[in-house]
Amino acid sequence: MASERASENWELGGHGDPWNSADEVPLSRRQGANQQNRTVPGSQSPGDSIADPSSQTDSERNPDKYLLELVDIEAGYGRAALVLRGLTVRVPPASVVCLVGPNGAGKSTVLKVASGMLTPRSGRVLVGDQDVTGRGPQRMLEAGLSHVLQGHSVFKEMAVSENVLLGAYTMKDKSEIADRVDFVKSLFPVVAQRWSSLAGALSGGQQKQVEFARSLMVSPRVVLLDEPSMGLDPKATATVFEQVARMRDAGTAVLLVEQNARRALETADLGCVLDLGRVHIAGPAADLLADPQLADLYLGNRRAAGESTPPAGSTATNSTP
Ligand SMILES: Nc1ncnc2c1ncn2[C@@H]1O[C@H](COP(=O)(O)OP(=O)(O)OP(=O)(O)O)[C@@H](O)[C@H]1O
Repeated sequence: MASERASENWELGGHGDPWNSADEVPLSRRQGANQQNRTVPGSQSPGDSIADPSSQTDSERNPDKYLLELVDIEAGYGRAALVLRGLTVRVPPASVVCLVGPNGAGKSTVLKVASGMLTPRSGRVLVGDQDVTGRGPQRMLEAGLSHVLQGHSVFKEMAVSENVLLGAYTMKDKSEIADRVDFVKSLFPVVAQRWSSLAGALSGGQQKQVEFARSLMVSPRVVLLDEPSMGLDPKATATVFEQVARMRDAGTAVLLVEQNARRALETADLGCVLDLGRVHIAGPAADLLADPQLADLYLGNRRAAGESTPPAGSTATNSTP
């Protein structure tokens, strides 16, 4: 019922909207879309739920298998209709899981639920072996979730160092701060190079790296990144995605929301396509990129224009950690 109502309420995006470029048929009515949580063909082997970050199968609780689990989440704002309608997303360790989908699909709302900014009406939020459903942002931060919000959140009148050290505000053991500063400086060289500069003097892409560095000060288990490439030029966007991969390679899992679907999936290990508040299709990011139907629907069909797909395994690794 909810699905049918949701489909009826679908509104097409404007012309030029890459999410709705194929034709004027709602995604949820397209071939195969009647099956919730479809996985990309060939992406899932029996028992291999990590290949599907939206798996509904409640596998044996194993805190080592997933760092963050949002299970069967229903959430919305105030008395308005639900935005998330039974969504499940799971984030394995040392992986980048990317949420893509049309405007208004609920991607940012997923991050707000994960970070405790929005309490779900039903469903569970698990961080490792802790059920943290309904806890506020402070508790989520303590549990190991760090949220980098959409847009720019550096304090431009403050030095890079001051911005980064704000991330240490909640650290209980202040003796660890120096080690964390060394760590984020090594991960983001521009932070080290511009440590004493005013943050406002940095480019947009550099400021985004300051935000990443600040989010890592608390040694989070999972970083939630909302549209990190927003407002950046292609070169800065490329750098930001390289840094996302570096965060993952340094051991921090990332749950990423992006409009730049192709670029994000090239960086991610696993991907979920959201539609109308549910995971519509999920699987290894490389498989999503190679799926011709998805390319048609979401990625501007550049393959059909003769453009090659990204090299398999170039950055989309670790799908089975
Ligand atoms: N603070 C809010 N109060 C009320 N409704 C909201 C609020 N934030 C988001 N919404 C609504 O929730 C729905 C999902 O929004 P959300 O921002 O999660 O989507 P999204 O997939 O991230 O979209 P976009 O790609 O455009 O950023 C939209 O209909 C939006 O209008």
